[in-house]
Amino acid sequence: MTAMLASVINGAEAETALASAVDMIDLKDPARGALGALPAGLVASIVATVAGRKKTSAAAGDQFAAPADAVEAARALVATGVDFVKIGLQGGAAGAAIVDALGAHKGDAALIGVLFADQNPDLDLLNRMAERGFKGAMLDTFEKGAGRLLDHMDVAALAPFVDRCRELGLICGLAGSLEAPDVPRLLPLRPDYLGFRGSLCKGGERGGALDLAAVAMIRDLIPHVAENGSGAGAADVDWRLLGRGYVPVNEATETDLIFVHDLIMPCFIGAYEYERARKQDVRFNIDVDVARARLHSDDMRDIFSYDLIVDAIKIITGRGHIELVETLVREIAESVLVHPSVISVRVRAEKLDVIRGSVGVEIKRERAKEAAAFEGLFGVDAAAAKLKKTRSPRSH
Ligand SMILES: O=C[C@H](O)COP(=O)(O)O
Repeated sequence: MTAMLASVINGAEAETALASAVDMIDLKDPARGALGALPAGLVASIVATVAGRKKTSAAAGDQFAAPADAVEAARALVATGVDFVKIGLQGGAAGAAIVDALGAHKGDAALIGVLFADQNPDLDLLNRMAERGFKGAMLDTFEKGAGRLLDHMDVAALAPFVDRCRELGLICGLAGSLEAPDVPRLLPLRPDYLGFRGSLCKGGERGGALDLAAVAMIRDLIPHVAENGSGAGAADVDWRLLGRGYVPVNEATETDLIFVHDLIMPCFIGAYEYERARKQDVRFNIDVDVARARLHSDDMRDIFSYDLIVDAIKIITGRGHIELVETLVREIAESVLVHPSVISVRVRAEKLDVIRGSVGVEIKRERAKEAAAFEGLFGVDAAAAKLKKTRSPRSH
C-alpha cells in the first residue's frame, strides 16, 4: 500500500492534514529549500499536536558544510520525538561521507536519506544507507519550480529505485512537485509513500497556505492505508479475483475508448541470439475500454489516462530482454487490467526490423472472462492462495 505524506509548516496545518486523513505528517520549511528544516522547538510542538495520531517526519536540511553538521541537525530533530528524520544527500563522496557519519551516530533514530532526481542521483548510496542502518530512502527534486519528478526520471527509471529499496528493506518514498495526474502513474510502482507540498497549496505555491480542496483531490487519488498497514487499493488487488474494488460490469455498462496508437519504442526482444545484442523497434497499438466516468469526469479522480498505458509499456520493456512478443503483450494487458475502471484491453505489438513490413501478436483480454476462467480452474479460494504464492513483487 502507498501512503500519502503531506508537508506542513505549523500545528494548524498539521491539524488540517489530520482532518483530511493524510497518512503521514511531514514537517519542513519550504522557504528554506527542498528539505528546509523548521526550528527544533517548532517541530517538537507540532509533534506534540499530532500526538501520535499519525506518523511524523521532519526535514533536517539538504546542504551541509561537513558531515558533522548533518549529524548535529539530525540529532536536534531526533530529540523532538519525531518518528522519522529526512536528510538530503548530494551525490558522490560528500553524500557517502554524510551517510557514514549519520550511520555511526544514529542510535535508535529512524533516518530517511533523500536523493534528488534532478541532480543525477547516486543509487549506489542505497546500499550504503541500508548497511548503515537507515530506515528508508526517498527521491525528491532539489530545484523546486524546475520540473516534476517525472520530468527528471520517467517511470522506467523510477522502477529500479523502488525495487532496490524493496530488496534492501528500505522504506521507499517518491516526491518532487508531484501533481494530481502523476499519482495514478506512480501508484503502480508501489512506493511506500508519495510526498506532497506544492500541489496541496493554494495556486500550487509550496510557500502558500494548504488548500482543502487540493488536499482532498490528492487524498482521493490514493487508496487509503488501513490502520494495520494493509488496504484495498487498486495496486494491491489482483484483477483476476472477483472484480472486488472494480467497476461492476454488465451489458448496460457504458464504456469509452482510451487508446495509444502507433507508439514506436526500441526494445530488447526476441528469442534469437542476435536479438540480444541490439534493440529493435516495436510498434504498439493499445485500445482500452473503460467504464464511463460518472463522478468527477472533469478531474483526475475518475479518469483512466493514456499515460498509464505508455508507462506500462515503458516499465515492462525497461526491465530488460523479453524473449517473446507473446509475453510482452500479455504483461501489458495484465498491467492495464489492474486499473479499476478498465473493462477490456486489446494489445498489438509489431516488430518492425524483422521483415520489410511487420510481424507481431495481438491479444484481447476482458476482465470478466479472465476472472471467470481463473476461478473455474482453481476455485476462488485456491485461486487467491495460488496468486499469493506466484505473484511477482509488482503487477507491472
Ligand atoms: O516531502 C515531500 C515534499 O514536501 C514535496 O514537496 P513538493 O511537492 O513541493 O515538491
